[in-house]
Amino acid sequence: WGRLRKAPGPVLAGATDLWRAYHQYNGTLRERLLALHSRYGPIVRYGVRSVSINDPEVINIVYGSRAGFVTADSYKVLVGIQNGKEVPSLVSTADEERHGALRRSVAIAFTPTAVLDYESSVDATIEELIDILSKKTDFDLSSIILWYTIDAAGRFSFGEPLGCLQTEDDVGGAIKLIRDRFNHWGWWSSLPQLERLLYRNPIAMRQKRAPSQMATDALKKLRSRIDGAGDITHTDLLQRFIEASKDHPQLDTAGVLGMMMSTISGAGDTTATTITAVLYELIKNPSVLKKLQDELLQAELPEIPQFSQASKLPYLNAVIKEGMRLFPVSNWPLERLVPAGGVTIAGMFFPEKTSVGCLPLTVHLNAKVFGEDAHIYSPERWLTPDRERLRQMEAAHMGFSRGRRNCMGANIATMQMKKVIPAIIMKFDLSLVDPEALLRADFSPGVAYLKPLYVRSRSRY
Ligand code: HEM
Repeated sequence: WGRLRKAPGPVLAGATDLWRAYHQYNGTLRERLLALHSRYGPIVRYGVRSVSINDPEVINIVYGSRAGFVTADSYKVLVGIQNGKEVPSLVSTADEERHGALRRSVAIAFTPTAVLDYESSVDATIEELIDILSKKTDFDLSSIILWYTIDAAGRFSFGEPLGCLQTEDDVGGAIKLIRDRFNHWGWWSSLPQLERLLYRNPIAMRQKRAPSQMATDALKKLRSRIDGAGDITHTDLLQRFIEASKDHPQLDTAGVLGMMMSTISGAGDTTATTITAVLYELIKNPSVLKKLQDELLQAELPEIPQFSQASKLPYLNAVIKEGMRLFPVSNWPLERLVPAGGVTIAGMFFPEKTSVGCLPLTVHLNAKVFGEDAHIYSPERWLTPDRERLRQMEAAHMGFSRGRRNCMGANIATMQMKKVIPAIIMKFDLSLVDPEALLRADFSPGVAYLKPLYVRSRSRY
């Protein structure tokens, strides 16, 4: 990998992956890459064969639909182990053909039309959330929103909340289980060979026999639906997956179960972090909040807005998009391997099997695309009449990733955010208990987990 010498970056990072391992473990890679890009420009080498690129050109080349770039080895440490065997999920499978077939088989469950079927599940969870918030004055917003997103995910995935909101706790340890996996991904993704040696040797594999409690519960629900023991009028993801499995043999019981686990894991912290980040920005920017409240008032929305109403509100859309721009959930570049023949990106040639990718935050702060005020929260930028500028900003937004492996749940997440954020700010005035409090997070796992954010709430009516 001496061939990557031309790519600037810390000397140690080019010599050993322990440099990136250290920063990933400590959750500082995100910050370090930001600093390194402002020092070295669009290309930064942060591992022996890993390069971060913040030129928007990288998006089309690397993540474009027909790109031929496959996920890097860092995804391998996310492959689950069940009954002594490795069971790759949608996210962790390196087999592009299997990935494409699996995605196509369940795509029908994630279309903008299908999403409307899950709206009542989201409504029921927002109702519970509003009820609980009405009884509180000072509380940790990060935890409550996470319990809300996990319960909402339970409802739209298999028709039942996990009960986190009601108990204000991690019922059955589901959140811990999901977080353990994302932590493992973060801690080991820079050293996949060592991870294999430690966790996937024959002895370790034999010990990992039992499926997790969450997988066992999901399997029970799946069996009861297939046996017809459960009510068959469900409008949730599980029902959609079961229907899809009739036409797609590869979506067998294990496939449906894997998709259930992927969606619940993918829906919790991601959505919670984004919602809380947007609410934080609204608290910190009273003029933005006022403008949004005016828009909501004018739209004469009910207490829980219908998605069909909320999706027509341009300022709400801009508020969320801008929140995702400044606080994307990914903590390290979305790594892909360069295919045979190599590739030239941002003026530099990268040989086959170089791991290239972009850390969404470094692209989102690119001043050439988002302007000199790129570090400032300003939803107005998305309302520019300059169509070309808007097109460039849209094309550089990586909040849901891009291309063949972009977020499958983006439509569900968007529907949810466009309902719950207005519902909260129409009903409550929120302020920070400590006016100087920053939005802090653990950036070491696969998804940024927010640390407690204490807010004070007062009912508006
Ligand atoms: C605001 C909320 C969300 C954000 C910011 C988000 C972000 C992302 C990102 C960045 C990825 C790519 C990860 C990678 O390649 O390393 C991803 C993948 C994925 N997301 Fe989301 N996500 C959100 C909500 C959801 C929800 C609600 C669901 C399910 C209902 C979901 C399901 C998935 C799945 C299944 C994948 C894997 C897709 C694949 O590999 O083909 N996400 N998400």
